[in-house]
Amino acid sequence: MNSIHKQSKIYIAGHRGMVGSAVWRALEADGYTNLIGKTSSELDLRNQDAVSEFIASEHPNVIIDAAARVGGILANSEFPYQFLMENLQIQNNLIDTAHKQNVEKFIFLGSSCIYPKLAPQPLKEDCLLTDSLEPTNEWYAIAKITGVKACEAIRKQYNKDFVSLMPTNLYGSFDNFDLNTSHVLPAMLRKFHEAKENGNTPVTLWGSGTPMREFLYVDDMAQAVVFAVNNKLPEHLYNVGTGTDVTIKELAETIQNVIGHQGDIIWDSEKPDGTPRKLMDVSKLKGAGWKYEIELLQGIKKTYAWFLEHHASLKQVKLSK
Ligand SMILES: NC(=O)C1=CN([C@@H]2O[C@H](COP(=O)(O)OP(=O)(O)OC[C@H]3O[C@@H](n4cnc5c(N)ncnc54)[C@H](OP(=O)(O)O)[C@@H]3O)[C@@H](O)[C@H]2O)C=CC1
Ligand SMILES: C[C@H]1O[C@H](OP(=O)(O)OP(=O)(O)OC[C@H]2O[C@@H](n3cnc4c(=O)[nH]c(N)nc43)[C@H](O)[C@@H]2O)[C@@H](O)[C@@H](O)C1=O
Repeated sequence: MNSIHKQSKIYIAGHRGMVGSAVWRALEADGYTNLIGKTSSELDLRNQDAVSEFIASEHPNVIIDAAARVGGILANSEFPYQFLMENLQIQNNLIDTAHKQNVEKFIFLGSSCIYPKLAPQPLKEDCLLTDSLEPTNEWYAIAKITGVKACEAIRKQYNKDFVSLMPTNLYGSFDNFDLNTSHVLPAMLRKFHEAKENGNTPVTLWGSGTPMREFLYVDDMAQAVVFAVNNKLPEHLYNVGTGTDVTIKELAETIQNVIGHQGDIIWDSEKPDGTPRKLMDVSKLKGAGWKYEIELLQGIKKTYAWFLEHHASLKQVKLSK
């Protein structure tokens, strides 16, 4: 039985990020009254002692791990060590502390890139570790696989409610719009917007445009987390996505239309394509009772509206070696 109730104390690690902030809003809207969070400057989750002290002083009933070193294809390939090591440090500290201090529920967020590059589509949870990973993000993927396995091991050995959710590519309010480190969707919104403002100049996009990606609006992802808080899920690993995908070229044309840009699109073949396709099989979480609501076009319009309101003060994610 699920031991969590509306007054349970819930610590959202990464509560200022795109996903963490959406989870905070969704839990509040669902009636949860005792949410806590710390910024990375208040609590560096790479520091094991600091994490242990914080959890000992707060005694949360639930930890949601939405803190990570996150970035798009270029950031992942240029900073392999940070994507591997920082993510291992953050998640190991949170998972091990949660286990040792008897936190009742732990929700780990991974990513669809944990699955093999050429796994059969749509990707089922049980194709994990059946083949090689996509090279542009294998470092990040290895960290995330380790997190999934750590939660699975704790669940198996100690029968605890530690569960992993694997989101597909996410987008929405509070996304990262920095053109070097962002994912494709926010990058396209910014590029087409700025090109339109500059008199419909050409927009340069990366790769060939042929890879396929699935996109989930962040508020739908947050509802999946609320679902995992509200229910004791019977298995350790669940994919979270829409179950449909588009080519990067189709995404570009949709965003170009939403923004009303009328210039050319140039494809920069020097930039990587990444994995050809990573469509999620989401039947397990759907079967348990969760489903997405926001279609891609609607989500793009919402995100563009958010961008227009906030782009003067957007966060700039800088990575240093
Ligand atoms: N964005 C996407 O497309 C996808 C994301 N995910 C997963 O979802 C989760 C959230 O991602 P998203 O919201 O997009 O990422 P963001 O970059 O928006 O947020 C990440 C958060 O992690 C926190 N953080 C990073 N390093 C540290 C640290 N050393 N100590 C404390 N906090 C730290 C940051 O805190 P602060 O702001 O205080 O610095 C930030 O709030 C991640 O696990 C990611 O892997 C999975 C699939 C796709
Ligand atoms: C969520 C997921 O995100 C990452 O994987 P990815 O899906 O390959 O990342 P992406 O969103 O950055 O790119 C998707 C596609 O889009 C193309 N593309 C075109 N033009 C731009 C462009 O302007 N910017 C970016 N970033 N990509 C572009 C790009 O070449 C690629 O073909 C993982 O590293 C990993 O972190 C992970 O789990």
